[in-house]
Amino acid sequence: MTAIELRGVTKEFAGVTAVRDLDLTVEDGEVYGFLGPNGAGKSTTIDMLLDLVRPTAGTVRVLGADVATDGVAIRRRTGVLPDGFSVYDRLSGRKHVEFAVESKDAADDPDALLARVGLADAADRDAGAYSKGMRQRLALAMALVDDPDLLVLDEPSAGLDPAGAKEMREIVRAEAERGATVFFSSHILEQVDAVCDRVGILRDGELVAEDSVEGLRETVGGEETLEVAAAGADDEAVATVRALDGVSGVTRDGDELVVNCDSDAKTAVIGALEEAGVAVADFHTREASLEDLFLAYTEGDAATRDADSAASTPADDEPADDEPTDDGTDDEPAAEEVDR
Ligand SMILES: Nc1ncnc2c1ncn2[C@@H]1O[C@H](COP(=O)(O)OP(=O)(O)OP(=O)(O)O)[C@@H](O)[C@H]1O
Repeated sequence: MTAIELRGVTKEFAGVTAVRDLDLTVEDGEVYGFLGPNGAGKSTTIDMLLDLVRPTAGTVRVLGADVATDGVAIRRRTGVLPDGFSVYDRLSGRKHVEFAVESKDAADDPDALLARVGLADAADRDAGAYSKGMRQRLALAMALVDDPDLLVLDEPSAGLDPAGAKEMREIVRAEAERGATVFFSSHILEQVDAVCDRVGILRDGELVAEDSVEGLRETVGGEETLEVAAAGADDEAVATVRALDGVSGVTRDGDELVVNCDSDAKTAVIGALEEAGVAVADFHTREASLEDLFLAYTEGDAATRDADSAASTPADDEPADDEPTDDGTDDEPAAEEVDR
């Protein structure tokens, strides 16, 4: 079954097209990382998955059903970690989880969930006194209630310390092993690289790339960075390397030469240095990181779009509900649009 299916989805706010004719498919059991620069449309897309925002055009299907008509049933099978989760200040962490368990009519033990996210010792404290990272952990505990078939996590690692980020990765992996589909947005690319089966990169409301991280690497091209320990390389040797086919740049960093080249030009680079009498003590290649790939797909004219004016566009919709975010299991269909 397909866990998420968006077809021709567009969302326009007053003066801003947040999402543009988006087609996106996430298969059952996949861990899908949703990336994009600020204002690319990630949260709007997530809000449409959750029926918090209705698309201007197109269809959104989640867990095989249409969110516009089957929202209640979908929300019962979905765990959500919302962007900007806010808590009931005077309720304990345990009460929050109890509330999520009750609203899903589930049988989970709140203490077990709190222990799973590392909040066992803070279970009785008022959530209003929790740190940002603790609030994220609490939101995750609430999202995990009733073993959801789909987890939608908006910036789950925001505010987490390195240990928390590692625990988050482990939970995502464990949930995927259980068979859940995980769809999450993140700016923390190491997190995405570490857990995702596939990555989609959104720019200006459009999907500009979608593949495994490995696949994106191949598509971006075989350019690699070759770092060569070559203490004796003089200007002439550098010029010889620079002139080789497949070499796009050479810089000297102390005793090291940093060569940008096609992957099949590496042998020629080392050979040319040796022929020039340079003793190559060591060399290694560095693969394009997800950050390099992200920049490759998001930099450029279209990416420098008027982020400031987009961010300051007045909301055309109702003001945001001030209530703490629950797990989305309200029986009322949610079509209220959120204001950011
Ligand atoms: N309720 C709203 N009213 C008007 N414009 C909105 C509203 N919600 C989002 N937008 C605009 O839609 C565009 C996409 O915003 P969105 O929050 O979906 O981006 P994002 O990719 O989640 O960004 P970030 O990484 O900064 O959270 C932005 O230009 C934003 O200003």
